[in-house]
Amino acid sequence: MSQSLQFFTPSRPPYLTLPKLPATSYPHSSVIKLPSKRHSTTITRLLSSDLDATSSQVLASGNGQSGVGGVLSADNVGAVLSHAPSDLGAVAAIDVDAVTEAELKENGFRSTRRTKLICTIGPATCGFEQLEALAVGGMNVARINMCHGTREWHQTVIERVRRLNEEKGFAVAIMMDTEGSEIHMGDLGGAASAKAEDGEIWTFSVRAFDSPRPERTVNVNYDGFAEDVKVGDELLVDGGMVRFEVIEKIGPDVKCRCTDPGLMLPRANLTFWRDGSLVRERNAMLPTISSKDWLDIDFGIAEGVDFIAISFVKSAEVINHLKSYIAARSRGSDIAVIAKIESIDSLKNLEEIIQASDGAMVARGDLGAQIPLEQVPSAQQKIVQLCRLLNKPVIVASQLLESMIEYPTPTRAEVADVSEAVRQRADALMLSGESAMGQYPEKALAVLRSVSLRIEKWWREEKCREAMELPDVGTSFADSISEEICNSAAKMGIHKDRLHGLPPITLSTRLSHLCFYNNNFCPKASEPTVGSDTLPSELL
Ligand SMILES: Nc1ncnc2c1ncn2[C@@H]1O[C@H](COP(=O)(O)OP(=O)(O)O)[C@@H](O)[C@H]1O
Ligand SMILES: C=C(OP(=O)(O)O)C(=O)O
Ligand SMILES: [K+]
Ligand SMILES: [Mg+2]
Repeated sequence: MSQSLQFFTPSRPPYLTLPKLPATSYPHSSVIKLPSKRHSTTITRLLSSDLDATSSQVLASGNGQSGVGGVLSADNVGAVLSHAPSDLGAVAAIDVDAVTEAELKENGFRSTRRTKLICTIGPATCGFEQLEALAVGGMNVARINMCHGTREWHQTVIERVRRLNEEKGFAVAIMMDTEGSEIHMGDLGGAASAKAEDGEIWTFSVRAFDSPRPERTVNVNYDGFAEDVKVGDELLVDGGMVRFEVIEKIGPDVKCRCTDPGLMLPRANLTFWRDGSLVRERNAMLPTISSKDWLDIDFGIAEGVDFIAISFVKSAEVINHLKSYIAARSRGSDIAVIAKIESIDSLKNLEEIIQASDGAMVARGDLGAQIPLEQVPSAQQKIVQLCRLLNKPVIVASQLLESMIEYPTPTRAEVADVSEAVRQRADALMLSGESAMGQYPEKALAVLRSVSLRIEKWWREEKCREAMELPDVGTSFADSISEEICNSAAKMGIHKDRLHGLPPITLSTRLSHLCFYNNNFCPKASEPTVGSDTLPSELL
């Protein structure tokens, strides 16, 4: 039921425990447990902040549509609170600090962030405490990139995230990103990077090397590499971060002269260009999902990841195939399939790919290596707009805060880039190297968070959504609306003893809204969970 997959708040059980948040933070989910400083009062929040009349319409994918269910505004929070039973009996009661309750009533949930934040997990962030710090900082989704690390390494990260959710009450989902069949360098024999200087001659070879790696030699993962390149071709590492010219071919080795010096990272992507055009004949023959990717997908299914992002999607066919595969392999599982838009072919077949997928990612890193850089912003705008129109969640990824890999503060241009993505109504923003191997992962996340909040506030204040054309939920989700309402009714039935004291009509509309918007980025955890994406209103 892809329509219900939105990049909003992770779905979570109706009763939640809020861990370790500062008393000024506004809780995010249905039932909240705040550290009680003074004597505490019990309240029930039956509604997620996502139901706030204004905030649910800000950046709604689906964001921005209020066609389903009722909404809760800051003004009627009090009314709902007043319905709350004073004794929740078997249900986990919520102790809310009196001051916080007053703040809640006053401010409602206007301070709740809508834009979801994804962090790629790597050596800089794979420890339990580091993951916890990211969760506290607002990470909604932990992304593991199967291009790097071993399955065991990724499994450890998944376990830690699950443990974080279970023990600390977070709701961090897991996204597994496939390696894909594109050409990339080897792992540099364990080195963190390799510096190529202007004019140096480097060997790119399909041979495997024993450790240590011979000097100025790089292994290439694609057997046809030496066959395909021609003397005079331009070889781009990581979309042009480093450039070489092919000067000689000797069997499996390709000798290249560095023309644009720079730092090469392990497993960096390689593209080659001839007469100003990307050479992609052979790439087009490679399967989107390689045999290694299928093994990784089996691993992801077994681990119960929430999202599988497919690299270098070329057509809707592969998405449909994968979705059938997942359905056959994991009965009842709702792993969402995200199409990464990062190649010329994916742009050509954009609409059918997005229609077939549960969401899309504007993977600007590789996209910028396949189309001229100056075309990336318009491609991003087009993809985000199309996703809005088709009601599919969309992630904007790569180099959002690239300078923060090394520096504790972003450039103004980076802040503008993040703002623009939020303004375009991307559902989610993704950190790559900034969180995987950078020096300031938490600071980078904080920047994404504060910039998102600022732009969302601007949307609300300017009421910009009115100017934005969004499809009518009633038409685009004609079937799923009734389905969601039925689901909600069923949930109401299940929880009716917990929800006593509230007018059913209010509940049904709110719960349907909750289902509609909140099913995404959710861990499978059955434990109470909570997002940490709230900030005191004075920071907004
Ligand atoms: N699991 C991992 N193990 C080691 N390094 C990683 C891992 N994940 C990411 N990285 C590092 O972070 C960088 C940025 O991550 P990402 O953007 O996901 O990969 P890539 O640059 O290959 O597209 C990678 O180039 C790599 O150096
Ligand atoms: C997100 C991307 O994919 P990856 O990091 O897997 O290359 C990208 O290319 O922008
Ligand atoms: K990848
Ligand atoms: Mg990519």
